[in-house]
Amino acid sequence: MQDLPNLFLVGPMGAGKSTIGRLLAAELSREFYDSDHEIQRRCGADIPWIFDVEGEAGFREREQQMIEELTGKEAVVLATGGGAVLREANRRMLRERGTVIYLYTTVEQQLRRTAKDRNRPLLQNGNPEEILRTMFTKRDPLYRATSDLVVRTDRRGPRSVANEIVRRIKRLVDPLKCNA
Ligand SMILES: Nc1ncnc2c1ncn2[C@@H]1O[C@H](COP(=O)(O)OP(=O)(O)OP(=O)(O)O)[C@@H](O)[C@H]1O
Ligand SMILES: O=C(O)C1=C[C@@H](O)[C@@H](O)[C@H](O)C1
Ligand SMILES: [Mg+2]
Repeated sequence: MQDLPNLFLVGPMGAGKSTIGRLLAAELSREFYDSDHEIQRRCGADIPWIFDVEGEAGFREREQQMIEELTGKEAVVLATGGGAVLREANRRMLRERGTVIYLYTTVEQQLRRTAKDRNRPLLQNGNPEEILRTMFTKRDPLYRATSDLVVRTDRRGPRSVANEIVRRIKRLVDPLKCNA
């Protein structure tokens, strides 16, 4: 799989982008990046702090700069933040610079997977279920419009999902090689 393109993971909070992305990169011997982690590392501050001090707008600026930098790399697996697809510029960079995989999950699973984690500021004010349902309505069409593949993560564990992605990516890449 030397000719494997960049793989970019999009999807909502708790879909498993960070967890599955790391496994996928290890499986394919690729470098792994996580835009949320990279933003936090560079700022020396966590996401709730950035939202408190700079607001969501400040975070989105940092996120766009990070997507620009990380999608410019080659042969990487990148886990994006759940809201990365909100900006047209991000959607364009993701689509143009790699193969985009939408990790789909249900709101019920998102609630279970994010319940104990305080690191997601957008879920801290209000009813998390309502917030996630509103986000789903707005963002699901954006994830779909940006992606080449949709993979469900609600019914199987991270390792099984990573294996499915490898199988499906090979199928996506091999026909191109046959036509070359
Ligand atoms: N397929 C899965 N099956 C069961 N648990 C999972 C699965 N994928 C992820 N999880 C668990 O759900 C939690 C959230 O996963 P993760 O942080 O990878 O989501 P994310 O998509 O990166 O979210 P965010 O957009 O907030 O960064 C973690 O505790 C992880 O272990
Ligand atoms: O869905 C979102 O808008 C977010 C998801 C996380 O990955 C972080 O990028 C941040 O908490 C915002
Ligand atoms: Mg993540």
